[in-house]
Amino acid sequence: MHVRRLELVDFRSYERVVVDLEPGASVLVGPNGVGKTNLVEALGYVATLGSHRVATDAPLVRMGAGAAVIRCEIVHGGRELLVELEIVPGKANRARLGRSPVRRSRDVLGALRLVLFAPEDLELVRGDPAERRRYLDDLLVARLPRFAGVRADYERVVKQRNALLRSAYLARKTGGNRGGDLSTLDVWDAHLARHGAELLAGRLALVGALAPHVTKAYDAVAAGRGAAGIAYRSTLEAADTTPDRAALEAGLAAALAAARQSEVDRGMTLVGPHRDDLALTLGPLPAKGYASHGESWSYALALRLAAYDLLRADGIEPVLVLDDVFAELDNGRRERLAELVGSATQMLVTCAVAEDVPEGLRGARFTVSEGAVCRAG
Ligand SMILES: Nc1ncnc2c1ncn2[C@@H]1O[C@H](COP(=O)(O)OP(=O)(O)OP(=O)(O)O)[C@@H](O)[C@H]1O
Repeated sequence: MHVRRLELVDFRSYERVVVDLEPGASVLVGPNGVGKTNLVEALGYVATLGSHRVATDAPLVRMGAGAAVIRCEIVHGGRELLVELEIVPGKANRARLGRSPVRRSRDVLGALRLVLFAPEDLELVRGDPAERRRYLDDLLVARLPRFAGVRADYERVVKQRNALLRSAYLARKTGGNRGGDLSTLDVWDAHLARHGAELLAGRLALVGALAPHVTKAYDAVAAGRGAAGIAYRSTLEAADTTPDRAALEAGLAAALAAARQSEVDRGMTLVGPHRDDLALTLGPLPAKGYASHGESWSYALALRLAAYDLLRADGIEPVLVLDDVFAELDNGRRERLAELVGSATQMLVTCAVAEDVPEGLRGARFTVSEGAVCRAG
């Protein structure tokens, strides 16, 4: 798979830009702040419908414009596919696939398989569980696009169930003994158990497949210094032992019943995959709170490389993006990374200083200056 053309209109700092790309390595070079990351962020958005830098869409639209458009031509298995996304902050995105509108923007997920590694990925190791859940879910959707619907259904149920618990909590707080209306909570419990079990089963199977790739990738990046291991940590005890969906659904239903009083007392949903985590260990220690800066970097990189390897092992060669990462790596790690990814079908590398990129990865070169991108060699 490779991206042949990326066109942006009113996206971030670009009024309009078109970049024609080829398979192999492309290096996007330019001074700080000219818009290199903005380009690859747009590709990441096509692949995940989210930004690796911001949680909301508003910053993605050029200041003063009402909407941003991303057009991306993808070549896969000899066939071309055009994905078009219109981002209007506060509203649902509009999407087209091969020039036809699609009902929901999430229908474009799976069209572009992309693995993006960026400085923000340090948060995968050091940040909150939400960062790691997003990593898992994005990878799950990249492998099996139907999980975009599973994730959206689950998130909707948690949101509505939380709203119900919250309004009952507030009613109780303001109205003395009146507890608010929780009569529909049983129905929401059943929805949460069903969608939650599906998401949980998907994540558990994913972590099982991913774990050996993470260990291998860390070993390669850190040149054998330390053994990395990942494990899924669920609020549901049964999830540690069984990835069976029916058993997980029954387990979630039972856990919700057991947690009912605490949930009512606190006004929020306390059980389910939205509270889970991916535990990262380095040798006998947790990576979070123990790993050094360099080790954390290597770990974050290993997580992305493992995702890349797993997608590749599935028979889908993803596009690889390395955003501003070489400046952070020492020479040994740079060279090892170059060796590991040198055979990628398509790789985009952004950097402020071209010399930071190992020679083996210096393919086509693009110069990025404010608002424009030029092929330089
Ligand atoms: N919504 C927006 N509207 C207008 N300009 C924006 C918007 N969002 C970001 N920018 C501008 O884009 C620039 C940042 O672009 P980007 O992050 O791609 O830089 P970069 O070339 O990757 O820099 P670095 O090398 O420092 O990482 C900033 O100057 C910022 O002001």
